[in-house]
Amino acid sequence: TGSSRPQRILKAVQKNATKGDPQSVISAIDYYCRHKEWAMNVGDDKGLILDSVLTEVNPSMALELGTYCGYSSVRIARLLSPNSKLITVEFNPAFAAIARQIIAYAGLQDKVTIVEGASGDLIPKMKERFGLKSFDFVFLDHWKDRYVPDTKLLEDCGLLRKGTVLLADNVICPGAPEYLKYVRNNPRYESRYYPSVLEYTKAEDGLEKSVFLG
Ligand SMILES: O=C(NCCNC(=O)c1cc(-c2ccc(F)cc2)cc(O)c1O)c1cc(O)ncn1
Ligand SMILES: [Mg+2]
Repeated sequence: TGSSRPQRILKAVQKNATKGDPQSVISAIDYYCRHKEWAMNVGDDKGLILDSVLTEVNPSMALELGTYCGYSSVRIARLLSPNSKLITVEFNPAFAAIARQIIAYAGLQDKVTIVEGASGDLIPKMKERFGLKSFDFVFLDHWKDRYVPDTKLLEDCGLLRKGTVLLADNVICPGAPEYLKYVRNNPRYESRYYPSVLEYTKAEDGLEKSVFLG
C-alpha cells in the first residue's frame, strides 16, 4: 500500500524545511500543497488573516479544533508568547501522528499539546485535564457540522470568558451556514467576516471572527 497525503506532506517538510524553523515548515507545506497536491490546510492566504488576529489577541491559552497535519498548529504556536500554550484536538489518529512529527520538526513541541479524540468528548474534560480556567482564543477547523455544538459546549463548560476570540475556517467553503447564523444572530457574540479564498485555489472562502461578550 502506498503513502497517505499527510505522509507525503511530512516528507516534503523533512526534505525542504529547516529543523527548528517554523516559517520554513509553513512555506514547505504551502509550496507542496499549491504545486504538487492540494490539502485542507488553512493555507497562506487565510493564514495571513489568522496571523493578524493572533497577533492582536496574543493568547496565553489557545485551542484548535481540527489539527490535520499541524499546519495551523505551527502557524499559531510560532506566534505565541513564552509560557503560552496551544491545545489542538484531532479525531483521526493517523492525522495526529503526522501532526506530532511536523510540530516537532518546527521545534514547537513544548508549546503544543495534541489531544486525540472527538471534540465533543474532550471539551468537557479540559478544565480538569489541563487545569485551565478558560481559553483566550479558539480556532475552529474541524468537521463543519461540529462548529455549533462545540461552541455551545465551550460556553456551557465555562471555557469562554468575556473577550475570548473564536476564529472559524471554511465558513463559505465547504461552508458552516448554521454556525454563521448562530454567531451572527446571537447577542453574546460580536462577529466579523474576513473574506479570502479556499486554500491554494481561487474559490471564495473566508474566516469568521466572533468575540464572546460573556
Ligand atoms: O476534522 C476532520 N476533517 C477535517 C475537517 N476539515 C475539513 O473538512 C475541511 C475541508 C475542506 C475542503 C474544501 C473544499 C473541498 F472540495 C474539500 C474539502 C477545506 C478545509 O479547510 C477544511 O478544514 C476529521 C476527519 C476525520 O476523518 N474524522 C474526524 N474529523
Ligand atoms: Mg479548514
